[in-house]
Amino acid sequence: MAGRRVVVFPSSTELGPVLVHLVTSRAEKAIASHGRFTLGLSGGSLVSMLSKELLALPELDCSKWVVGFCDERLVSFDDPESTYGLYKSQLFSKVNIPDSGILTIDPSLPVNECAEDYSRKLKETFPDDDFPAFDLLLLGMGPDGHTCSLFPDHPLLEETKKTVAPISDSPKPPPQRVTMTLPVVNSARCVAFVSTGGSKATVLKEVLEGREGSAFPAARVVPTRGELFWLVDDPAAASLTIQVERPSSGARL
Ligand SMILES: O=C(O)[C@H](O)[C@@H](O)[C@H](O)[C@H](O)COP(=O)(O)O
Repeated sequence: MAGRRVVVFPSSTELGPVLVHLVTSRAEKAIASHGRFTLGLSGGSLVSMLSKELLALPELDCSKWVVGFCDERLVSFDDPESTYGLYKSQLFSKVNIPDSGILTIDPSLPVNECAEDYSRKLKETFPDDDFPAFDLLLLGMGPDGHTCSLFPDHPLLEETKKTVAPISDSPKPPPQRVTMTLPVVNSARCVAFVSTGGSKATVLKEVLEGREGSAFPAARVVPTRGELFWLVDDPAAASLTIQVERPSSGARL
């Protein structure tokens, strides 16, 4: 791993622009080196934060972006629970990511087949990689320490072969989902967690500082060769005692 950076902001207002600069700078770098930018998205509060900040950029060209989902809920795209549906209305419909560059699940399939189908789409997109190496994955973390749809104490945490796994007993509704596995997450060139709010303070301390940290799925995200960022706000960071970065306004990562 290139080293973990824990970066703390007063609030989402200051975090958002730095996040979006991380996205665009990694996009530029990726396009310069291999002609496209592969980005994995997560749901939760990230959807509106990322969409708002990207749309505020004066010149955003996403024509060489390939976007996938770190996890997805198995519901139809017009269901308010669909992560794709939220990104479609808040972002995809307003930027020039080609349709062929958006890798979605097929929500009409049963959960096992849906995972296989999504896994096939990833393989077609990353034919040379044992595990798809995304340029950037944006992750959230729940107050229980879950990330993607990898939940504490779940057998999926031990998956070593599949790139995408089905889950039908998600403790957080909806119960049926598909998720990238840890080997995929840890193959990314860059992973950025975005975690805000006081409900994350206790678990964030455990994940970043705790001796038992590895019990939490989010603590098992340690990219083998890539960068790892934790972008958090003051309420989420309230219990941390490790050294953190507090960037001044206009800072870039
Ligand atoms: O599929 C889901 O249920 C959500 O996407 C979930 O995994 C979310 O990413 C985290 O709970 C963090 O959410 P917040 O960033 O909104 O706290």
